[in-house]
Amino acid sequence: MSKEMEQRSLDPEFEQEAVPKHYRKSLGSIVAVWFGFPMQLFSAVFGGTVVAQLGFVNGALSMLLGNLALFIFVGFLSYRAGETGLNFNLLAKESFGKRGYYLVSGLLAVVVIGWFAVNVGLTGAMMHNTFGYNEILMIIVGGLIYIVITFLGIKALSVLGWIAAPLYVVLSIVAIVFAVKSGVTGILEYKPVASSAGAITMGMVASMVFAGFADSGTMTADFTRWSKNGKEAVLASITAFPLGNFVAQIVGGIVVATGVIPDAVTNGGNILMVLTGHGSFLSLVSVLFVFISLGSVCTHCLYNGAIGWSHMTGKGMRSITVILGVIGIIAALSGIWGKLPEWFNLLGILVPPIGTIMIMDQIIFRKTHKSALERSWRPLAFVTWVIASGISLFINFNAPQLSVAIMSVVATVMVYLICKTVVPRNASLVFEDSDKSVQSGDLD
Ligand SMILES: O=c1cc[nH]c(=O)[nH]1
Repeated sequence: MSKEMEQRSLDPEFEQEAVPKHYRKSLGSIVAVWFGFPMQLFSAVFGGTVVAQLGFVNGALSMLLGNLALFIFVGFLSYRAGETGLNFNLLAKESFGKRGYYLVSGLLAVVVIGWFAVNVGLTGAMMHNTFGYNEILMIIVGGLIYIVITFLGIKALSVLGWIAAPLYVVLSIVAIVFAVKSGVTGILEYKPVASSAGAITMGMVASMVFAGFADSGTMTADFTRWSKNGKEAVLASITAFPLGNFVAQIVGGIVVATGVIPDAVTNGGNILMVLTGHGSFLSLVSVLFVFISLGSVCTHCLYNGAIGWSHMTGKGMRSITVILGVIGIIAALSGIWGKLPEWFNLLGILVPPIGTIMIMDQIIFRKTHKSALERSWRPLAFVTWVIASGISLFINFNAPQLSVAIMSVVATVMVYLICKTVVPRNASLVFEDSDKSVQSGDLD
């Protein structure tokens, strides 16, 4: 489908330019887009494994910490998007340069398709393990449904959010009621499973929470550029971090703390295990829940990826959606979702510096920041990214008990400040812009 045909038949998605003011959407629409995104089954599973390993209070506190860090990070980036109407790629150009941004956008646009594949795979696995359906068939059916929804654009993501988030809340309440009825009630006193003692720390959990959404969180502009202004963009992102993500995780934690989940360290807070076996109506709703909840994640990831690749290639977002969606389904069939822990590591190290550099440039040093739009690449951004990632890598291997992803943000801020203020502007550095628009030695 040509770009012109796409635009004639469906709403424009503004892959190459800012969303004009008269196309901006109500606060409610953008809340639905962000609130529903982290409310996914995997968040509950994750929350349950954390509580099983740290106990309820420590587990809840560490997840809250990670979500508060996400709130600050995503909040800043959302504000900028709501103010400008620019998508992630356009904002990345301002910090990384008109060629340099390819590296940043390319990396994130690949990782989000990884997330898409992971969650399509999870759809098949959950449908197979919980309800006995054919896993391969479920991956293909789920993947195709998610492609169709993403194809329809931001409006469809908003509608899906309005269904996904309330359904998650209602089913979570039902699951907690069932769990409390058949399990123990001393939830706050729940202690870690003995065999897992010392396996993870609170800092590691906060890092995993942050890293778990660092990718789409960095790309928040693709969603919040549709907000009417910066303030509404921030309000919409707050419904996801800390609210939606924490609620989704703690539900799994509560269910585990009632003691009803066998082998909680492995199964985590899989609320489907509690919801099944209570009649055919609830089973049917649970089947729909798998597709709606994981569909919400998948469509958001595919949307991020499609906007990114569309911007980079100049092709229409909808044709790219189909291509990336098919690639994602093939990756899901290959079993990629089993590689989830490796994803977390990579994301926690390489991704947080990207958004942090953009925040430093475009929010904190806004008055003195020279947009890199006219330049091929911007040395300050790349030098900061490389050094900060190196520091995070070092922490990851030598002090993993610390919160690697959050330390990565801290390292980025420090390296950025040193490069910007301490390195003399005329020092004979080798960082020379290929456009010659920047003098040799000018790092910024
Ligand atoms: O869990 C997820 C899913 C999509 N994108 C993320 O950054 N995290």
